[in-house]
Amino acid sequence: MARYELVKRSVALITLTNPPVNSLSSAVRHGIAKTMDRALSDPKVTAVVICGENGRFCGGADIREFAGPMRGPPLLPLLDSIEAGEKPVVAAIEGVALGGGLELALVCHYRIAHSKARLGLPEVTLGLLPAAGGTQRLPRLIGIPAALELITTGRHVSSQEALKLGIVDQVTEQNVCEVAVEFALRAVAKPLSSRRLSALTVPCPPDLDALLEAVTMQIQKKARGMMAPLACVQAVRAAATMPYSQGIKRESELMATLFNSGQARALQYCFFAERTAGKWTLPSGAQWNDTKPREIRSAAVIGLGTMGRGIAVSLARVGISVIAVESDKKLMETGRQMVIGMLERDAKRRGVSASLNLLKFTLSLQDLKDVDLVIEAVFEDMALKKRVFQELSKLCRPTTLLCSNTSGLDVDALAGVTDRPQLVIGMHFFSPAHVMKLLEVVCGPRSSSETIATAMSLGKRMEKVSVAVGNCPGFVGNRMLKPYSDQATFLLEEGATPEQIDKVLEDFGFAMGVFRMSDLAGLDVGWRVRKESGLTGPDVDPKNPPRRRQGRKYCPIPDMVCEQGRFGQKTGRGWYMYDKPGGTNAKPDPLIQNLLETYRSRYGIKPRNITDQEIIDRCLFALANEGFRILEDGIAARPEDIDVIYQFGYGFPRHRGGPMFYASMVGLERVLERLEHYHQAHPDVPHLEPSPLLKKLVACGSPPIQKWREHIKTMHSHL
Ligand SMILES: CC/C=C/CC(=O)SCCNC(=O)CCNC(=O)[C@H](O)C(C)(C)COP(=O)(O)OP(=O)(O)OC[C@H]1O[C@@H](n2cnc3c(N)ncnc32)[C@H](O)[C@@H]1OP(=O)(O)O
Repeated sequence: MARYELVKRSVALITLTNPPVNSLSSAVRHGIAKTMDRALSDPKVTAVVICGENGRFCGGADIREFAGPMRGPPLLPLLDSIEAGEKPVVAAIEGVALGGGLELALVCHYRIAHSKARLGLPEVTLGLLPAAGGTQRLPRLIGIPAALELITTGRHVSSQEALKLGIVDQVTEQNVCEVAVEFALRAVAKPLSSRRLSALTVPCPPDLDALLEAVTMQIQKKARGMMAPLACVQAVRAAATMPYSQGIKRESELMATLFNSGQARALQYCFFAERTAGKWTLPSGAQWNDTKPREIRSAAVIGLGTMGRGIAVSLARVGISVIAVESDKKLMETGRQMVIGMLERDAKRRGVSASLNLLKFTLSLQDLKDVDLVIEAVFEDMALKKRVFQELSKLCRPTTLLCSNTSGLDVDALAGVTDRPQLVIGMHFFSPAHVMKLLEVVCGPRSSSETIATAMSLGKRMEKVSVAVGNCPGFVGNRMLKPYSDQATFLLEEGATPEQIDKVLEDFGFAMGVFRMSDLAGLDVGWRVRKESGLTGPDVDPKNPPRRRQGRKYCPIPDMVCEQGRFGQKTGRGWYMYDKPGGTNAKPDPLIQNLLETYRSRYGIKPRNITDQEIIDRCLFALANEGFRILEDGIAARPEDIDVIYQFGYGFPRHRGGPMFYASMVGLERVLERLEHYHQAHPDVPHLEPSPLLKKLVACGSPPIQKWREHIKTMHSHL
């Protein structure tokens, strides 16, 4: 796990060998301890270079080991002993030096980085802090403000920025090991005391308290209840105010609290869930690692509304040429200006030049004859989409992939009107598509494995987190949203207010409560869907809208809000009021309060006090319950996929893991008991009836989430 070689007759070259990222597993720590001892005790060796195999220095501690008991040599004393050694040690950083990997580099007396390397302390993103001396050494090296920023955000820096900050001593474009060996030879005669970071005093800003307070306030605003960033601030405060020996103790204490927290478990689960999500498998046996995607060089986007524009930008910025189609000249011109502006701003932010030459705008579908792939992003209307697909089928090369950005319509029905159903697939982007990371790849029953592989790989290239899901109304994300938002509106009937519910959900950690989110998305969208499905329409008595429809409980309040022309932010009024149409500053609206009171008295509902816990339980358990149904229906392959969709598409707090992980943390028995309780109270709400899979898992002793799949195996897969 650590290879030892003697090079240039006097330099010990220690190579970490734990693919793919040379993480510091117990075997690697053991290997480092052994090889360092050998180097320090061999009189022939005058200096040491540490590097990593396969172009990666070290990706940090082995995160998989966090779940089990600690084995092998602990990292902190091992690192302290490297720093204390009497022979110069040089870190040769290629690829990445992250977390424990950077902490290892910080105890080396010198650091040489390759120009393409990235460095950082991302522990905070795993619910932890850099507890192998990172919070104490980095401030001593680069000062409190810069260290605070890196440690509390977990941001990776380029080697050029690392050089500017003083984290590395040299950046090279050449073979970093060779450069480090030469460097080490030159360092042999030099004193090491000033190179031992733990012995340095921290350069302390005069306004330390004010700085720490400002950072704490900033974090409290942004972190939505995450503990780790605040613990990082405390650890850095210790570096600034205590000697190293005490600071390191404080670092360990803070780490101990974080390490055993549910938040750390959730964030580490998210790390692996995100990586697992791309690994799709079909019932046929085809899967992500044995199906070659097609290469996509050119694409078309049909429709230059909000979604189409974002998709065009996401394609062009990764080097794919895009033909954007609109049906009307004025709309096309507006779309063109918006797309160009977005692409220019995006390029400026990334420090690259905007790839405007890759864009073409047209009014004619005829121009799409030769593209590799088309993404349809027209209005959410099945008849219109079918017409577009029929036409594409006639016009495009027989090998062109036809994709729809529908947010919930039947992808197979679209495939059915084409001459190539195997090349039809859903690519459900989230708004704004050039910002949101999530892509649901909706596999129809006839989508070929090559088509799925191509859509997944295109998503990855577009820097999206892509999740393969099955085809059903609303797919995964929007299907689950219905029971969640239904509970919120039922709670309004019973006595809650939009602002109360939103506050509880936002305090839980959601980026936005359900009502603020609806205002942002536009209330008319759901209203149109309800009209199309016959739930509401001209036949409904506006004075006395029924509260039971299609055999189940129905809350007419959202329709009543829409009937007043309140469509959310875009109209300046929705569940909240805004300063102006398009405004974003939501304020409680007395008119909504009035509407709710009138409604309750009309139906003789006595409002009651609703606790925060009831809001959380009803909204989130209804959400997870639908997730269990999605798993048993085979629409999502794993609970991890659902959780990734909710984090990246719906603002579910990452430190809670996602709806399915949250359910597992609360305890499946409790989720089942609460759902049974609420279903008894509301027997006409089918979404509250516990799903068979939930019952089955509880009956099997509530296995950990990673084992749920074994209980779903026998059920039908739509993937
Ligand atoms: C007391 C000591 C405490 C120390 C604290 C720490 O060090 S915590 C760990 C800090 N390090 C990190 O957070 C880095 C995590 N890794 C990454 O950010 C990325 O993986 C990467 C290193 C930038 C590489 O990215 P890339 O896109 O090239 O690859 P993947 O992300 O797909 O990873 C490849 C596989 O490697 C697994 N993996 C990555 N890092 C770790 C790790 N630190 N421990 C364990 N496993 C790791 C990853 O899960 C992938 O596995 P697959 O099975 O192939 O999915």
